[in-house]
Amino acid sequence: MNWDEEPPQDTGRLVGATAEGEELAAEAALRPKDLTEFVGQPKVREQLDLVLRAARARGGTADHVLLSGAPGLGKTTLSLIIAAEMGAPIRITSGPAIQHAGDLAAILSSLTEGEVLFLDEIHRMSRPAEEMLYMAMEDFRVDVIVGKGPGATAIPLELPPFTLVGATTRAGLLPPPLRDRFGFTGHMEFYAPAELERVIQRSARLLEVETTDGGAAEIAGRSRGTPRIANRLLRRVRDYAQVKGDGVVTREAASRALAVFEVDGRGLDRLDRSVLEALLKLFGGGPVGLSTLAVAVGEERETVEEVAEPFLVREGLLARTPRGRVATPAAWEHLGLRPPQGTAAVGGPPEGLFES
Ligand SMILES: Nc1ncnc2c1ncn2[C@@H]1O[C@H](COP(=O)(O)OP(=O)(O)OP(=O)(O)O)[C@@H](O)[C@H]1O
Repeated sequence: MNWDEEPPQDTGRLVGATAEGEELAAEAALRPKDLTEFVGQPKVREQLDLVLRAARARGGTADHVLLSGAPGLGKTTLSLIIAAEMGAPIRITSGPAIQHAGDLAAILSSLTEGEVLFLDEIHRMSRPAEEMLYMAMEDFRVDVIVGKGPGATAIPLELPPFTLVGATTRAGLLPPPLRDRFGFTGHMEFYAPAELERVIQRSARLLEVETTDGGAAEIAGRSRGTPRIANRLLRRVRDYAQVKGDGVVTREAASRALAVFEVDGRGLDRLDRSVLEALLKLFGGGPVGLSTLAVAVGEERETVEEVAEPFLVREGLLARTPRGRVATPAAWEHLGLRPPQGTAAVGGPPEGLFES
């Protein structure tokens, strides 16, 4: 992706994976403070623990760390934990905020020894800044260009050793020379429901909201594998339980609350369901072209493709084929509909779907 391309935002959706504004403050209160509090991601946690312990034992700074994974899985949280575990200060910025090499030079030259620099959306940095970063990561040095044209001169600037923590939605988006300069890459996976239940129970304790196991399980099942969404749904269910019930987050309260907010049992919201419904009811399950589908649901093509579809594909409800979008048998089942005979559903309908 090019740095000047704004990806379609999913903020404002209850099940959107990105966050902004006031929500960030609410999130800060729920962040785990060290690796033992960080739920799930056992591989990344174990690997990072080793990297940080070794760096502490050497008395040096930790290697540069790249964290890849979908929004809301805990990359920012991990970067704060890295700084805390190293007893170092942290500076937080993002790729889109660094459009000129000079922006990066200003940040790098003000770092203190051992400081952690968290660079979110590192794949959206400008090319000149990216090239400056190569040298800074490898040699702790940058060349600041003074002047323009033939008279321009490069003034070398020594930097104190620092740890760069880069975050990206996909490591594959990074040019190999940048990727190769990280000493450790942690791939963050979507969370299993049992892990999300632990995230929810932990957050409920911090928010001082009584939550039953059933309540946590109900929210976890609708949280799309993402702690950020789990925490957000918990806050809405808490509201509902306080206004309509006795304040306890039970399975029933969660299920009623999320019905009010139009998040179904699998975590699909109105947009997701309208895409699926159009695909099934208007186009017999497809194949249908993306543009036609977008017109049918009254959304931009990009919104359908980049906001709704990834989750539907991940859930095995929709397939992208060369001939167009196709509903899977699971989609028919999820919406409680029967596919017409001879449907083009990918993989064919599951056994028994035509019965009754
Ligand atoms: N493993 C975890 N255990 C407990 N809470 C978590 C965990 N991971 C994330 N969270 C919570 O989820 C919320 C979002 O996490 P965070 O901001 O770290 O995600 P992110 O991957 O950096 O997202 P983005 O890419 O959008 O910045 C925070 O409130 C955080 O406390």
